[in-house]
Amino acid sequence: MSLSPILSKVRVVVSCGILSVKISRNNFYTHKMSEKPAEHANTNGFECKTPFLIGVAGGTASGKSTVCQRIMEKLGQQHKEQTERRVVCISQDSFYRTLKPSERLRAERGQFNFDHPDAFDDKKLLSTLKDILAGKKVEVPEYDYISNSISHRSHTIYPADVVLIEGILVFYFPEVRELFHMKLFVDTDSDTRLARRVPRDIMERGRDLEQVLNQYMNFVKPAFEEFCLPTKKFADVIIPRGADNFVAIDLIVHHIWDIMYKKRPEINGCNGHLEVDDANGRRMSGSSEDTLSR
Ligand SMILES: Nc1ncnc2c1ncn2[C@@H]1O[C@H](COP(=O)(O)OP(=O)(O)O)[C@@H](O)[C@H]1O
Ligand SMILES: O=c1ccn([C@@H]2O[C@H](COP(=O)(O)O)[C@@H](O)[C@H]2O)c(=O)[nH]1
Repeated sequence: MSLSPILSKVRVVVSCGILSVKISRNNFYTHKMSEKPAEHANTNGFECKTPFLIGVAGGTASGKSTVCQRIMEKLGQQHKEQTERRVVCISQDSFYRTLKPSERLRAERGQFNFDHPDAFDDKKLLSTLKDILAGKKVEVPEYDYISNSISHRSHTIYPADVVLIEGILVFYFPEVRELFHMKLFVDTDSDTRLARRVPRDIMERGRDLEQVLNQYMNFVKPAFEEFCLPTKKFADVIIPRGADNFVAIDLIVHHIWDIMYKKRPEINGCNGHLEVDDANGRRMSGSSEDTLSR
């Protein structure tokens, strides 16, 4: 199946930088792309041989990680070894700062605000993203939600074509925000998010119901409204309903595909033939002459 019809559609929507255009009955909107120097206007500042950096923001349990997972799957990356991956995903949670002893005690009692920008080491996040953009290999630690701290385990992030970074406040810090070539905001209603967060925090993050609800009411909800929600305006694309929005994810994947492999087959010296799945799970592959075989 040829990608041409859908790619041409995506190109019209995205490269014209159309402001808030509703393109389907599935409420998928595009917003004006970031203001960048004219020579990079079509690709949000993306330059050949730098990874295409995508920020994915949204409230807690909105489905940010799941959306990133879907994008990776659709780009055929899920079965690849880490060193072979051309699309990688990092969580902003890996950049929570080390707590002082008194803060650690408060965290243990559920009285520390992990949803406030001050909870993050934004300088470390910025320098890591700059290293990634410079094509360097970086180490990103895993975050341990049980001990409320960075764990001893870490992942090596090898130079890749596309790097997704997801987190509640990835658009909050201006210097970090400016690095993204594409900004996505996962917009899932707060009832759904709370309904997902409660079982997740109990089953995966070692909390009890009272703790989860107290933390949500005292910190998570107010901080979402004060710090996270206002960053929605910076998004290029807003994804209502998160990973359930197959059309939005499909269009985003095709746009990434278009930028990374069709317009720029020389990227990273890659001569890859890329296959992607459409919304119905049908496998499609690039057939144009500028998509080369790996
Ligand atoms: N579309 C969906 N339908 C049902 N459950 C979902 C959906 N998206 C995410 N979830 C579940 O909700 C929880 C939070 O999702 P996740 O992607 O981790 O959100 P975030 O990264 O925004 O915190 C997880 O348990 C996940 O399995
Ligand atoms: O030690 C911690 C660190 C973070 N949290 C909560 O996690 C979410 C962010 O993760 P999502 O996957 O985006 O939900 C944030 O709302 C913090 O409240 C925590 O509880 N403990």
